[in-house]
Amino acid sequence: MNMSDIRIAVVGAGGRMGRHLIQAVTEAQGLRLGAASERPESSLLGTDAGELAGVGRLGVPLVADLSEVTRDFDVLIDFTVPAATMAHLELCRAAGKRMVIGTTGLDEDQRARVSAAGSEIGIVFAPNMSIGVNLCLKLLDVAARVLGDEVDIEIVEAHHRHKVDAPSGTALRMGEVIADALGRDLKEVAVYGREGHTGARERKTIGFETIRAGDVVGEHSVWFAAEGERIEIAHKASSRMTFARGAARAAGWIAERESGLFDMQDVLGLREQ
Ligand SMILES: NC(=O)C1=CN([C@@H]2O[C@H](COP(=O)(O)OP(=O)(O)OC[C@H]3O[C@@H](n4cnc5c(N)ncnc54)[C@H](OP(=O)(O)O)[C@@H]3O)[C@@H](O)[C@H]2O)C=CC1
Ligand SMILES: O=C(O)C1=N[C@H](C(=O)O)C[C@H](O)C1
Repeated sequence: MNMSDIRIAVVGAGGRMGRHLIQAVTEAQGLRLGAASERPESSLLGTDAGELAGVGRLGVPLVADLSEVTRDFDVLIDFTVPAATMAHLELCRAAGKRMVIGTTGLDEDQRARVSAAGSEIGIVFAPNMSIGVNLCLKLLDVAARVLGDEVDIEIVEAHHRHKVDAPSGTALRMGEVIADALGRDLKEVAVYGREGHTGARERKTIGFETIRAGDVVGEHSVWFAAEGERIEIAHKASSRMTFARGAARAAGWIAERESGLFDMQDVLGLREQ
């Protein structure tokens, strides 16, 4: 272990992403796990985070109260639930710690609070930390600008049966990118899961379809459909390590910035490409 490594706290350490994040932090050069937390009611409190994640003992036990271990980390990685993310945001603001937030399903007010906190601390906030999905966001921007109003646009996403928010944060971000490229307001043009006598499709709408089934890690497909041809831009994640490695990269990146709100386009240098 190198004592100059950036120290990371993983919250929701016992969750599907939490365990992968511990592994990714342990494998990343220049990072080490400094703290890990779970809910106060969790049966995992006191368990060694490394043993929980299957990477061997790290000497970092899961705690319920993160405020007791703020001296042990520089950057906090949060893939939990919106209410917990808001509590962690307040803690990081008060303690001057940077954050990487992957939690999805935040409402407008919660997103505004994350934005505001960016004036005080460095935050990377992105609904999907995979390189592939972030490349897809660039491709979607290009496709929307080229195909414009000549196509029908539909976003189809599939996730595991345990996912609690819909559409996925990634699908919504894809919709925002496309709407921005076409000068549309997503709030006005989004159509979520059709049913009944819907009438014919209106060209400028952007449709969202959600599948929840089995153990699907995360799949997104965007259709640009015209008369006679259809373009699909699709991404399929087959391992949560793709998100976890992206989050570890974001943690190393944000550690070098005092404040500001960023996303994975910034981390990957895709913003101006
Ligand atoms: N940005 C990205 O790249 C990705 C984002 N996500 C998002 O990450 C989030 C988590 O997903 P996933 O790991 O599958 O979900 P899980 O339910 O498996 O994990 C969430 C974890 O957070 C814990 N938790 C809840 N409240 C608190 C709290 N107050 N303090 C500490 N821990 C808490 C839960 O504990 P308990 O189980 O006891 O309730 C659980 O261990 C979702 O919003 C998902 O959409 C997921 C993958 C990629
Ligand atoms: O809950 C998940 O699992 C995932 N959530 C993210 C989202 O809502 O977009 C990202 C990924 O697809 C997995």
